[in-house]
Amino acid sequence: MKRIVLTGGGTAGHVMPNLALLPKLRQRGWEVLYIGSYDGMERALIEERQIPYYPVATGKFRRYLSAQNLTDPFRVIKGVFQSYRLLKELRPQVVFSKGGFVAVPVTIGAWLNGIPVVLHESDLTPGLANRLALPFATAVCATFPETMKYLPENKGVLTGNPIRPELLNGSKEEGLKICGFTPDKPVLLVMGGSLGSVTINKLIRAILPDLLLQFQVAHICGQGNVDPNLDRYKGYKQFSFVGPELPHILAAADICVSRAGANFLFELLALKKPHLLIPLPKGASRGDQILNAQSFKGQNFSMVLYEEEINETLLKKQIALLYQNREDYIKAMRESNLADAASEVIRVIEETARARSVRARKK
Ligand SMILES: CC(=O)N[C@H]1[C@@H](OP(=O)(O)OP(=O)(O)OC[C@H]2O[C@@H](n3ccc(=O)[nH]c3=O)[C@H](O)[C@@H]2O)O[C@H](CO)[C@@H](O)[C@@H]1O
Repeated sequence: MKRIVLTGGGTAGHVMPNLALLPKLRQRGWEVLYIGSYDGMERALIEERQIPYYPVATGKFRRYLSAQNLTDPFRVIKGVFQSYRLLKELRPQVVFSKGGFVAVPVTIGAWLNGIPVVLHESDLTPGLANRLALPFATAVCATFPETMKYLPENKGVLTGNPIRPELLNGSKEEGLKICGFTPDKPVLLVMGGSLGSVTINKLIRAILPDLLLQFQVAHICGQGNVDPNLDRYKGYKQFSFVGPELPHILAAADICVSRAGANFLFELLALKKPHLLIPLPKGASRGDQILNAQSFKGQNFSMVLYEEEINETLLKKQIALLYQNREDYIKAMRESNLADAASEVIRVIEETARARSVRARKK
């Protein structure tokens, strides 16, 4: 049996592409195991799919001062030992890492065992975890063509971003039913990333009565951010995180307002959903979402508003404009040629595993 260990976590953005690979990996005879953190979002997402899950310690690489910055390096070292021991026992032919903090100890643990690692970078510029893991990896799959210049020549492969196939099979009718909406008014979906965005939540809620004159609003606001006081608004439906209903809610959406996390961006593109992006600003991040958004805007797929320029009036205007010009955006997105990224990534994984077994036979 061919065996692969997947890793990646922290936020859903570092897990979803792994889930997108699952059906094809299984079809091709791979046994799939997962190493993640003890308490990251990946644990529930993987365990609810009955995939064997092995937790290890990891640390967060923060951009701000925190007492944990002193203890986290020790957690990463502990995670390296745990991963080393686990992978020695599990003996996969290859490890695939979607990035995020937990991917660092797992990648190093694999390297110490001589197991090849394939990394995947969703964003336009490589994240810190992937940059730390890069020397220990055999290949790095990139989503944006612009990313290739940040990767070593002998390791970078342009594959695109794998998308969960079920997202393409949503039912609009089912989505309207889940939200309690009617078919006679357009639906605006607001998505602040897998953790939600307090800034976007505040802005949308400030203009909610106006928005509801023209739209029904489905709002994914993040764990702990649902405000029950707002349930009184007819045509406004809040979610903290959406699981299996997401394909239907996306099918019901006419337009979206969203952060510019790479996975959701490529999902919007695959579904041809006109969207207005409000990227996470620099300071709160390394600015990767700004670059993701600029790349999409440059291809006429997206409208973009930056947090520094945003105010309620401008947001209202831009949403109305997006709806008005929606057909132009749909047309531009239809003309994009999206690769079958899952097949491309699996090709890289299998080539990497094969090269290793040839090397092992020669020894
Ligand atoms: C705060 C932070 O660190 N954000 C990063 C994180 O974003 P984040 O984790 O928000 O990632 P993305 O927006 O890229 O992807 C979110 C994923 O979660 C799914 N989803 C979301 C909400 C929901 O209710 N249900 C659901 O299934 C989406 O369909 C998508 O597949 O990873 C991205 C990809 O590396 C980066 O671009 C972001 O900068």
